[in-house]
Parts: sequence; structure tokens; C-alpha cells
Amino acid sequence: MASFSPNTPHLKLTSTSAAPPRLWGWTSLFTAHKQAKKKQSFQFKAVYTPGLSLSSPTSKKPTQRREKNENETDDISILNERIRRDFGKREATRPVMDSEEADKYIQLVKEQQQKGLQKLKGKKSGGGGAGAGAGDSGYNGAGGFSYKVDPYSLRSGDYVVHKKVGIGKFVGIKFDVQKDSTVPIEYVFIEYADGMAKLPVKQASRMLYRYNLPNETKRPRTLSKLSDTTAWERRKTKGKVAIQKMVVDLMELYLHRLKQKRPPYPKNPAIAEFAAQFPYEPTPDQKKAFIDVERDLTERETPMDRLICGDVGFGKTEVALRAIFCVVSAGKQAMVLAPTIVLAKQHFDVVSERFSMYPDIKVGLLSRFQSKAEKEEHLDMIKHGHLNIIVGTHSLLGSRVVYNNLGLLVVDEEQRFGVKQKEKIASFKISVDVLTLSATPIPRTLYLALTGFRDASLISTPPPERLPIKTHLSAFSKEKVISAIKYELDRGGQVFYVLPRIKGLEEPMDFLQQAFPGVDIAIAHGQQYSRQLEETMEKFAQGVIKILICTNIVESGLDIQNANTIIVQDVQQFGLAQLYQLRGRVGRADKEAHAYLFYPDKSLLSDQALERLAALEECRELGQGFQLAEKDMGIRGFGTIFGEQQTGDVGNVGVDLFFEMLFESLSKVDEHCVISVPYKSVQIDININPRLPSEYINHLENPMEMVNEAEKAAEQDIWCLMQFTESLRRQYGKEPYSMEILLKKLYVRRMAADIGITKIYASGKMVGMKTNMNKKVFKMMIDSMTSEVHRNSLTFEGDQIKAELLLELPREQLLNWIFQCLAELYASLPALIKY
Ligand SMILES: Nc1ncnc2c1ncn2[C@@H]1O[C@H](COP(=O)(O)OP(=O)(O)OP(=O)(O)O)[C@@H](O)[C@H]1O
Repeated sequence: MASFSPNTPHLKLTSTSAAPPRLWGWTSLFTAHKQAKKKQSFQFKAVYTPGLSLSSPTSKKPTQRREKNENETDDISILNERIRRDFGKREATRPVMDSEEADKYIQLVKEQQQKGLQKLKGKKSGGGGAGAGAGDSGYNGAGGFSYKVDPYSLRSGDYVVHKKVGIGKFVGIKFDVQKDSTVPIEYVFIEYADGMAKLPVKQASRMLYRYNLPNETKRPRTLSKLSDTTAWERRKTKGKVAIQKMVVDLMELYLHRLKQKRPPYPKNPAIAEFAAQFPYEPTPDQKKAFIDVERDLTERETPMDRLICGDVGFGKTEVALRAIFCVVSAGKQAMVLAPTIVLAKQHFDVVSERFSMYPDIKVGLLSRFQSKAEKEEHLDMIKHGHLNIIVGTHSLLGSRVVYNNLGLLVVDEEQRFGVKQKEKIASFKISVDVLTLSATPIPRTLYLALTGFRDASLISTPPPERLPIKTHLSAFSKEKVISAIKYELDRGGQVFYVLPRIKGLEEPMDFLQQAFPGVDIAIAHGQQYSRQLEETMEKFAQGVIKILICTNIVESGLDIQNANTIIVQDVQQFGLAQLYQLRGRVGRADKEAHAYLFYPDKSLLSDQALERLAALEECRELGQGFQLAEKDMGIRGFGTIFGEQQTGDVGNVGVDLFFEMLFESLSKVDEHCVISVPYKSVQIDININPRLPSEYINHLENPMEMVNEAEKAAEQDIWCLMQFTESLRRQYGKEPYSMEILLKKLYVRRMAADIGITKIYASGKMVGMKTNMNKKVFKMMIDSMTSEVHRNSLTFEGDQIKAELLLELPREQLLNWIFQCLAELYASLPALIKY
């Protein structure tokens, strides 16, 4: 009979494949025969040889399965897809650490973090000071940070979150008398979907958070139910898992980076000379950032990956310039990456100016403004090391740009780059030092708590003599616009006039030309011909053009000290964070600046929009962006730190509770470690040895070797196993059921090994899985599960995960159940530190 069992000892072959581990032998094994095999498309329809089918009642099922379309998804491909989605490329690029090494690093991270938390303790009272918090937050003394709200600070109609019940609407605080008492006490009244809750104020202050959403909308989709809190519990759990994933990802990235090595840069006395040429007295935060960066470069052996986070116009550029000097003076190249060409040009000007005293240091700008010949010349100069500092947009990331000796990458406003570009930036982080500048403020509390997880320097104090920007919010009127501009022009200044659309730019042009004849006015937007845009910006920077009518192309980074009035028309169409950035374009010197925010007509604005704008008007003090960040833009700061973050996770519980959960997760990250076990040591006590149908065996090129390869792939890691299965299917179509069972058995063993399960056995209706994990890890796994069926059937006892099934299942069904269950448990891996 042409069937065989993979577990039959004499069929174990040694592979001759010598391919590298990830693109291992399987692919190469098959490519040689690909052409010959391609011609016959193998169909499994009704070819199941009766003698080969499995004897259990489930053997009927496979026939149905085989009749399905080949492309239809099955358990294995669903799992493969899920692993790919959840783990992405990072698994492949970040090898698992050995436990001793990981322990050492984790300890280091923890120590660093303790320092941050120590500083937070100093800020016990919360509130006060730039970015100290949303006003209601405070250190709770237990390693976490509390964002609870003081009920007396709530206004009727505000949305609140009760930790146990969920989202409700605050109605008010009233005295009431309890049934068995005569003394009236104060109660907080909260409206829920199915009724009104009444909480003593004391209790409320322990349980309530404000419900803020990261984006502009303040309104939650639904209120929670008092009578049924399961939906809320689920939302909270989802949030918790998402946070844990973010934290673990951050930590793993950090640990992985600590493993990279490069020799420290020499401590060059010329750096002090360069620093002395800075025309201003640096602020204390700037000084700290300079020291941080210098230490990264000259004392550490791992490449720098530091975030310089500072409010608009607070002087981040100088930090980058000093880092560039340090690297360039050691003979390496530096690249400055800006999100827009306008910004790239500005950086180029600033860098050229700052390095003008060093004729040996050559600065180049690579831009789409250049002719082909100019570009080629620049590329050649970069390649041969004739340019020391290269400034440009994402085109610098392209494959045509070949560096001679790149040492440093400065990224301005990383969040504005696309996904692909961010990936490219991330790939640089392994080999070169990277300094990221971000004007998206992150709250100081978050920053401190993250100490140890991410290197960041916060610049939260403005340069001295900076005056707050006066913000005026009103309905649009041409007269107001004209008088504001007149005031600015009369004092010799310049004006930005920003509109949300290119289409509307002509209109103000007409009336401003009439109002200010003889004054140079120009239009700028991103769709203009490059040269034209460049010329306009140049003339504006030089002060020739007095009024620049533009789109939000000026949104970030532009630094024109003489422009001290900004007018924003149709302000309701901009996001709060965007407006904050726009406003930051003015007031960058010691002159008092004005921001006029015009909406078309109050009646056209929702209450919500007005409230939002009023918040901006209120946050006029310097550095208040940090406070605003904590409330409305918190998530943008998050994005800078955690990468792309789905706002949905925050929306589930609101920003404040999200933050609190984040702090908790940050301080307990090391409790959630999963220790994998060797594949070979996993024992699966389920007697199942499927036999493959002869049709399939005949169809395969070398069935015995294939099974052997499958086993080897599983032993290697889950990615190899996935790759094996996919190659098999590409080559021979969807396998018959018995082969699927065989593969599933390999998956089960592989997954078990990865999550630290050493033995799987069944006893009657009970399935037992012996494991080295602790209860907290088990809880995290359960919380991450999407299937309630599996979640509800699992318990943790001693050193075992146990499942009580409804009935005793036949072996293949049991294996299917275990496969599904492990796949569910496996989904939690991104939320656990693995070693
Ligand atoms: N310590 C200082 N004292 C006075 N002026 C300073 C100081 N540091 C920087 N400046 C000036 O303040 C202006 C803004 O600085 P810079 O462009 O570095 O800000 P930024 O933080 O990069 O802002 P943005 O996020 O908007 O790009 C510049 O003209 C710079 O020369």
C-alpha cells in the first residue's frame, strides 16, 4: 500500500538541504520540480482512498472539506495569517534573546524606569508646571499613576468612566439621605444607558475618570449599562491587552537595540567650540538634551535612538546640529530627513549657516527642485563622501542614495512620514545613530514613566524672552482680518494667512490686494510647481513677501522669526493638534505674536467644535501645549513613542483610564514573561498518526523527505513551519485532511513549545497542559483570547492549564480542539516578553 505514517521510524530521513534557516530547504527542494509539476493541477475531489481514511466518525468530514474551493481559508491559513498580522516582520528581525541576556537588559530597563517613577513621586500632587498632568493626575504611590477625576471639577453633561461600570454621563452632585440614616451625604449622579447611578462622592473620587477621546470627538458611541457590565469588562480587557502589547513591543525593540554595537565617538574638544558659536544662552532643557545626546554618541556602544520632544519653537534644532557636528567631525556623514521640501530647504539653510565657519564640512540638499543633472551630481558626491551633511525629504531613503560612511540620521517629525518610509527609518536604527525631533508634545508624566523604555529628552521650557501667543477666536470678518494685518505690517512684520483648501486661496488674495496695494502678497501650496514654491518660500523667508496665503503646508517646523501674525480662516476644518502647530509658526522670537482663528458663523459650529476651539484659546500660555497634549492630543504623542497606535484602543476606555492602565503595565512589564521550551521536549500524549492517501503520496515528489522537512521546519520555529505549509500548498494545492491533521500536530507541538507547555494529554473529557508559566501570564493569555468557548473552558491549577470539554472527543477532533485552543493562547504572545 502506498501509504505511510510519518511516525514510522524507518521513514525518518536526514535532509540534505543546506539552505539558510529561514528560506530553508523546502522552497529549494520544490523549485527544481516546479515546472514539471505545474502542468498537473492536483485536485483532491473524491479521491480519498477508503483504505487510507481514518477510522473515527470524523473521517466523513474530510470529504466535505476536500470539496471546498482550494482558496478557501482553513484553520492553518487563518492561524498563519493571524501570526503574520500580530507579529509582523518584527519577529523575523528580532531574534529571541537567551534568558540570561534578556534578564540583564530587563533589569537595566527596570532600573532606569525606577528613576523616572522616583521623579514622578516628587510630583505627587499632580497638576502644575508645564505638562505635569491633566490637572487631576497624581502618583498613587504603588508604582502607578492615577488619572482619576475630582468629581467636583466635573460639569453636568461631561462623560465619565467608572472603573467597574463603564461610560456614563455626569449629571451632578446632590445631598441625599440614605434609607437607614438621617444625615444627608453628597452623592454623584451618573446617567447610564439603562438608568441613573448614585455614588457617594468619596467612592466616586476613587473610581471615576474623565472620558476623553484622543481625537476631536468627545462623545462616546454608547453609554454603558448598569445592569450588565460584561460589555464594559470586555472593552477594558481589550484595552489592557492592547496596552500590554504596546509596552512589550517597546521593550523588545529597546532590548534588541541594546544588542547593536558601534564604537563610541571620540570626545572632540572642537564640539565645545562649535557649541560656543550658538548665539543664545541655551535653556536648561536644551542643555540637558545636549548632554543626553553627547553621552549617547561618545559614551555608549549602542547606536543612539533618541527622541527630542519639545513644543513648537522651543529650540530642538540646535540639539540636532550639535549631534551632527559630533558625528561629522569624526569623519562620518549625517543625513537630515524632513517631511516636506519646504522644511528640508529651511533645515538646509540653517545647517549651512551654522556650519559656515567650517569650510571642510560640505552640506548638500537633495530635492525635487533640482534638475536631473544636479541630482546626479549630488548622488555622486554622497556616494564618494564629498558631502558630509545631506538634507532632504524621503527621497533620501530611496535605493539610489548610496552613502559613503553614514553615521547619523536626524528625522524631523517622523510621524508625518508614510508607513514604508517609517519602516526604512527603522531599518537605519540598527546600524546608524538616529535622532528624532518631534514637536508633538508628550506629557511629562508619560515621559518619566517611559524612562528606560525609550531614550527621550524633553524640552518643555521656552527660550527666554519668548512671549505667549495671543489667540483671538471669532467669526470671520474682512475688517478684522485687515486690521490685524495692518497692525503687523505697521510694525514691520509678516503674516501667514492659512486656509484649509487650495481652492479658496484666491479669494483673500483679491481683497488683500485691494486693501494693501503695493504690498507683496503670494500664494503657496503643496501642488505648486516646485521652483515656484521654492521661490515663494525663499522670498517670504527673506522678508520680501509680506503676506503668505497658504494651506497648512506651513504647519510644522517653519521658522520665520519676523512673521508674527497668523490668520486661520475656516478654523473649524482643522484638527486641534494641527491648529496648535499652525499657531506655533509665529512667536518664535521675542516679539508678541497674534493668532487669529476665524470661523464662518457661530451657528454653523457644533457646541463640540466651539468647545474644542475654546480649549485652544485657553491654552495660550507657553508650554501649555503639553497640557493640551495630555487631554486632546495625548494620542499623537503616543504615536511618536509607540508608533502607529490604533485610536480604537484608547476609545474603548478613554484617554485618562488608558494612561493609568499604561502606567500600570509599564511598571509591571517584567511579570509577563513567557519562557519557551525546546520543541523536542514537548510531549503530546494523543495517539494520532494519520495516514496519507495514496493519490497524494503519488503526487508528491519525495513524500518521505517532505514529512521529514515538515518536522524540521516545526522544530526550527513557527515561521519555518508556516513557510513550509504555504510552500506545500502553493506547489500541490490544499492538502488532504490527513495531511492537515499531520501538519496540525506539528503546529500544536511548535506552539506549545513557544508558550512554555511541556506536555499535552487527555483524560476522558479533560485536556491537561503542563506548563512553566505563572498565573499572571495565564491570565494575560486568557484576556487576549477572542474565542469565549476556549476562554471559558480553561482553568489554571498548579503547573497545568486544564480544559473541561463537554464530551469526550474522538482523537482528530480533540487535536483540532487543541490546535484551536493553542492558536488562541498563541495570540497573546505579542503581549508577553519572550525568552
Ligand atoms: N535658547 C534659545 N534662546 C533663544 N532663542 C533660541 C534658543 N534656542 C533656539 N532659539 C531660536 O528659536 C527658534 C526656534 O527654534 P527651533 O527652530 O530649533 O525650534 P524647534 O523646536 O525646532 O521648533 P519646530 O518644532 O517648530 O521646528 C530658532 O530661531 C532658534 O534659533
